[in-house]
Amino acid sequence: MTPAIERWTSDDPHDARRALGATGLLRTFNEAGVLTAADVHVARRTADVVGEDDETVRLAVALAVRAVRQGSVCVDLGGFGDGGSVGAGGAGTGDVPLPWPAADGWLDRVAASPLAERSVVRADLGLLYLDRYWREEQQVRDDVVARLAAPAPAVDDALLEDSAARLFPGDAYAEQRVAALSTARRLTTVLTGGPGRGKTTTVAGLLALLAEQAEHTGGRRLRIALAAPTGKAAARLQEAVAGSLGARPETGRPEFTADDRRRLAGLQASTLHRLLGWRPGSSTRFRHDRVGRLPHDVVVVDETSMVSLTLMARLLEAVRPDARLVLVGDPDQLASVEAGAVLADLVSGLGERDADVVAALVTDHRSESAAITRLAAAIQHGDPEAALAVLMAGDGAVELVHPDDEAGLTGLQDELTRHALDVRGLALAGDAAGALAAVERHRLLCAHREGPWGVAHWNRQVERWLGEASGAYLGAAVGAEWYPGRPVLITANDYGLGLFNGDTGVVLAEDEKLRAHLSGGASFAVSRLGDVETLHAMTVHKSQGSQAETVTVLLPDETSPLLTRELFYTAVTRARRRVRVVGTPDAVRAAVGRRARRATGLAERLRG
Ligand SMILES: Nc1ncnc2c1ncn2[C@@H]1O[C@H](COP(=O)(O)OP(=O)(O)OP(=O)(O)O)[C@@H](O)[C@H]1O
Repeated sequence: MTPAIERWTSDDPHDARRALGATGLLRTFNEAGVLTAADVHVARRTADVVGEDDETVRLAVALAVRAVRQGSVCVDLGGFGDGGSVGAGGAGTGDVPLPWPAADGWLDRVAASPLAERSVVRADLGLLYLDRYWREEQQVRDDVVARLAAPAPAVDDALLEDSAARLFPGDAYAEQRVAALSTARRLTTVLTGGPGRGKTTTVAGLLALLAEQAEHTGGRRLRIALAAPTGKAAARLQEAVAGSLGARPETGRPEFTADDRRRLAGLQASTLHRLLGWRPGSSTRFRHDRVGRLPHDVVVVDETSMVSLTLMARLLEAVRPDARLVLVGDPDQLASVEAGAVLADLVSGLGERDADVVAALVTDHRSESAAITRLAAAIQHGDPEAALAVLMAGDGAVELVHPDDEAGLTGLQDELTRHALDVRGLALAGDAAGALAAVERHRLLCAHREGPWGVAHWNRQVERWLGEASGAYLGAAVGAEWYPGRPVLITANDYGLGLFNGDTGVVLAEDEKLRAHLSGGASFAVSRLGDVETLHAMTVHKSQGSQAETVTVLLPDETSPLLTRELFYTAVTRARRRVRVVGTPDAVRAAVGRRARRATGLAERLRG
């Protein structure tokens, strides 16, 4: 059966999602909570402009807008039907069966409509696209295919093999050596692996190989771009690469020579937006594009799972056609916040076209987290009973707390309070670095923003416990939004201040004024920060690209449509040493069993 369609619910007659004045099918689907006012508005406006009044075509366009809002690139009209009449809620009409148009002929009618003639929408691969996303998918495909067809970069093979043996020594590094050699010999590689699989180590060794090749074959310095979708991920990448390069020589470990270090000196990572050159007023167009390409010889992008279709399209058009492109990431993680599932599509689509494009690292090199690795593997393989077995095995690194387990929840309260008190104590003592490090020690992750298992509720809850424990009134709920020890999360890029979505910080009192110290080292008067949230709890989506020593994951009820395998896997793999999952065994089963499917056509286009 088709899964129940996700709906919004509201008792508020003035809810902004209600499309006042909508008629016909658009009205019915809006009242049922399937479409929001914005979906309806776009469909009505575009249909009115071209004089399209077939209600099923209008509905199809609204569903295409809705799909993008939910992270898909297109919509499969054939996927509705059965499931539409099921499911909870609705915006007031209850569980009435929905009058879905028959799938047969629906897409054909849209394809024959003036909306398709005028290229407002595109019917392709049996899917319906808004024009922009169809174009971006085509462009990504064309650029990737062109890169695969282009001649391989010239290398001095003997030197390459020699140095690879030094940088990836012996059997312990064999998997990474193979991946690095293959990447060095190609223009385009997708380097995949879960946490601790040695991706960053591979990137560091690979860059040393390429920098040496550039010097020997062209007598010049290699221009390298290291980038990630968030500032946090970029900082982690830079730190990890620098750590690899600077590691003390040890037998059986990668051996970076003084020449390697000289060639890679001053390597900096940046966000993708900064690399591409943001332009004020535009989030989808950049200074570097097909005309003004990036100057780099090699572009490495980490955390590629977080890259949306639009950003990948902009990146591909900006990278020089003869520059190496290395896309690094974990395709089992949640996809980008914005539309697309590009990394997973590249892996599945390109794997069939040319197996060597995808270099997969599968060996786990982090022994301290064996139970976390087993849990992540069980989730990744879709085996709920294996996941439950690991969670219930009593290994100190992994535990399951039932939401009815009073003692377990008291333990959670104690730990969250202690953690918040630690951060506050260090902040009050003026120790910004210590407070920031303490913030990173524990992460409380929620699937939802609202509701009893949501971020807003748990932020308030921790602030209340912290207030009680420290004898102060703290938190927005009591009119004290800013306080020393408030951990913060930046939620939007601010190029002027050099702040990026995903940056974290902590508030200190200095000269009787409150300043937020960010993990990158900068600090600002709190009044200068606009898009900021409290970070006692955060959503799993926002936690991508970061890690903490201990992670507590709050699983929602098993009926929550947000509860998916990708969400659970992403949450669990944020932990370096310990994971506590709060949820019922049924919630664990639901999470492992449900895939976060996004409709896209990219994998199929790449296969073709
Ligand atoms: N072949 C190896 N043998 C032993 N240890 C290794 C090997 N490769 C990497 N390591 C070590 O394992 C740890 C994880 O490696 P690395 O940071 O490269 O992985 P990663 O895939 O980038 O992980 P993450 O994405 O979680 O940061 C590091 O401490 C690294 O030094």
